[in-house]
Amino acid sequence: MKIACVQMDIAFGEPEQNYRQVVDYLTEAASNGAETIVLPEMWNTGYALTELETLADSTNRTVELLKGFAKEHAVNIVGGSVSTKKADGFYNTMFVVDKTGELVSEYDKAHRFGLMDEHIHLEEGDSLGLFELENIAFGGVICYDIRFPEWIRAQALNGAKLIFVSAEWPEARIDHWRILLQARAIENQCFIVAVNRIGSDPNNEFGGSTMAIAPWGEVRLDMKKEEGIGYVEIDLAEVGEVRKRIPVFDDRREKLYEKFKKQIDTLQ
Ligand SMILES: O=C(O)CCC(=O)C(=O)O
Repeated sequence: MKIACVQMDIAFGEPEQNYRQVVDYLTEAASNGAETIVLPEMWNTGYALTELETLADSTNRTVELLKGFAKEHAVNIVGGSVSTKKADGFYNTMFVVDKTGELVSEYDKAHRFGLMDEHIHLEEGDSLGLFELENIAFGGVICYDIRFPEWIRAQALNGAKLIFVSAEWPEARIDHWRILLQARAIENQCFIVAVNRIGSDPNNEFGGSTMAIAPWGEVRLDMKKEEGIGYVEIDLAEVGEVRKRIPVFDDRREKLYEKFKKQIDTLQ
């Protein structure tokens, strides 16, 4: 699977400019033979959270764009995330479409990031973010979600062999980004393809470092601060090979973990 990672700058509070830019990137990636294209987090508005009433996608615009493009060019699109307005509030939503143009996942970011005021402006999602592309299970999470190993584990336990991450991760903690992603790949013995934005907004400078990490932990793509598209070829058979070499999933002791959890509860 040839994957294209779009490490772009995002114009703060300027959806029109961002939609144009995304179409240009999708076109470039598709013309370079990408089978799956991955976008960063909140690419329609950036973190203009106080302006979501007027700026968030309330019209299905993103889904229609991604579905139309995917079908025309026969590519899968992990649509990063966009700010959306739904019946009960605003969300940070990842849409995934397959190469036939079908919407296969709509995942609302599960863990809201307080340092960037998400808990004030956004609702939290409660679906797992699993989806299938050509009968293979994948996972998708958004930014802060990677700090919750149990959340990524839940996707891996449900069959995801590759987990996509879309982010607006600040430069100030980019060492956390790198280490957490590598740890999530090694502990779950799966691929992680993680796309972060570059550039800055009024509050943060963002760290890029879009990466693809193999199940043994090697970094196969590292875009550092480079703007544009990074490509990586992935063979999912590697997952099985690594899980055979060290059978972590067979060696898990679910019942023991449950018992230990209860002991902790008793102490509290
Ligand atoms: O966890 C972090 O340090 C960054 C998270 C973040 O920027 C986000 O979830 O938008």
